[in-house]
Amino acid sequence: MEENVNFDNEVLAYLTVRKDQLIDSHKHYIQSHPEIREVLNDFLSSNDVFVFAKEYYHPFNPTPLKYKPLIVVGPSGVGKGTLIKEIINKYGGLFESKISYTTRAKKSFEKSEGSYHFITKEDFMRRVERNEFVEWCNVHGNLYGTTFAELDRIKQKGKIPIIEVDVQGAIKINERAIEGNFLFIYPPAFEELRKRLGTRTETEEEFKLRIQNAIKEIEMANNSVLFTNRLVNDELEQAIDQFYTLVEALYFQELKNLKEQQQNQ
Ligand SMILES: Nc1ncnc2c1ncn2[C@@H]1O[C@H](COP(=O)(O)OP(=O)(O)OP(=O)(O)O)[C@@H](O)[C@H]1O
Repeated sequence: MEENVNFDNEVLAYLTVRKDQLIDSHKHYIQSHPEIREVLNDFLSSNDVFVFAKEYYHPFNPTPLKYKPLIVVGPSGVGKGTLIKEIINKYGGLFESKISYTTRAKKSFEKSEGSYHFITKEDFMRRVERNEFVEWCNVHGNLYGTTFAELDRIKQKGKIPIIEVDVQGAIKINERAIEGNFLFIYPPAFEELRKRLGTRTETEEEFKLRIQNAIKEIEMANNSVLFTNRLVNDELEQAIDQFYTLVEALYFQELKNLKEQQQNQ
């Protein structure tokens, strides 16, 4: 026992000396390479060093980008669903929207289960306990979640999942170390968002809550380095074109493979 303690102390002493030596040698190295000091300053002044590092080193990652989910984020009513529909229409062979679980009530205009599986709060919480969700959150008092099984189902079909979530959801997905292409969609102005929301909300209270949330979401997105892709949905045709360009750049290789596959069929 005594011997172990001495051994540990010896190792500790060695490590302390070694640490000082390394700090000293790094200091000399950094002094003669000011560009490294600039990078370090950027890292240390970011809000979240881990997120920053992940984005910063991303282009140097030699692993293929294949099947990274496309994560589309933006305030309610900004036009996420409209733009995603265009992408699925154009590149339907490659993308598929994930279906979420929710405890919210089915709306009067929702005839059947489309983008959601409607479940009870008890069922939802059982799934939380079983760790089934990649992300889940409470939006406007209702629970929404994306399961690992759903992303797997889409991948099994050889497709790329499109995940429509709010900023909190995107941050959780990133914390779960799921590599994705994160896109934030802005409204051109709050007045326009009001107009678009007007047709979506059923009560005045719901409308106000969504506007407050939109302000929070935009602030959070502006302060996050997660959204390396951003677009403003002003004129719809223009926004669709920008979305196509973005998708073609992000999934260049996958789209090329798909075209080749289709030609060989
Ligand atoms: N560029 C645009 N110009 C005008 N209207 C638009 C534009 N984009 C979408 N809209 C309209 O705005 C409304 C909301 O769009 P959409 O349902 O796609 O938003 P969303 O972000 O998916 O909303 P939610 O998160 O609440 O589901 C719809 O009526 C849609 O037709």
